[in-house]
Amino acid sequence: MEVSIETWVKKHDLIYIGATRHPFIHSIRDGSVDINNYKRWLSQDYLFVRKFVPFVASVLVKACKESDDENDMEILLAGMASLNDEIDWFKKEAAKWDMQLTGITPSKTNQKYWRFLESLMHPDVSYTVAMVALWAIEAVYQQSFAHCLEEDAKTPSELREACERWGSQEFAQYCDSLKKIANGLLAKASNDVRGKAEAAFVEVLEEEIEFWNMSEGRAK
Ligand SMILES: Cc1ncc(CNC=O)c(N)n1
Repeated sequence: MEVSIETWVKKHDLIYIGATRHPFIHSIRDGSVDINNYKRWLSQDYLFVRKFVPFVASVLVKACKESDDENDMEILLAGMASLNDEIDWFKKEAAKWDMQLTGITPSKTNQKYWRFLESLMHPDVSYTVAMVALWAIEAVYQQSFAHCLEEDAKTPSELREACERWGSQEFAQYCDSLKKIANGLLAKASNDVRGKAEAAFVEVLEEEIEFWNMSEGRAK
């Protein structure tokens, strides 16, 4: 059987749904969200993104060394550019809510996620494994926030901008480009690399669920 990301999404559907349809996302979508949870998510996610940038840079470095498709660099570079805008957006959004982004203490959950990102940045981790992880990290946000923008969603207007960052068509296309690259790499990968990529995919989903739990105040 041909291995692809789609087969893993089906195989691990419960955990995939756990990450992309989390109660925190439901609470945004139905308008019942506790704004303190949103603020906790915002400040912790700002810290996360500051660690995510070097991870994406490491995937770009792997692409330069291991990719035989020139286009990969452009896609990853565009991803980096949008992270530049994203960091600005976090600062603007924090100001809107009268929040300080300096001196925030990273949660235990965040620190655990960072350690996982750091492990993926190691030069011994293959481009395939890193690309699958990158796709999964982005896809969880895309699927989650797009859900909050559906026609019947009651997302509070002051949270729509956040949802549009990751729920937009443009971001969906970026995720799709990452998925195509990942599937192409998996098609050529050894069984060993495929196994590692699947494990990384599952670990991303677990880390994302914990991140939502932490945002809801259900984890440290
Ligand atoms: C915890 C987490 N996962 C994925 C994303 C989306 N990627 C970049 O913004 C994010 N911001 N935070």
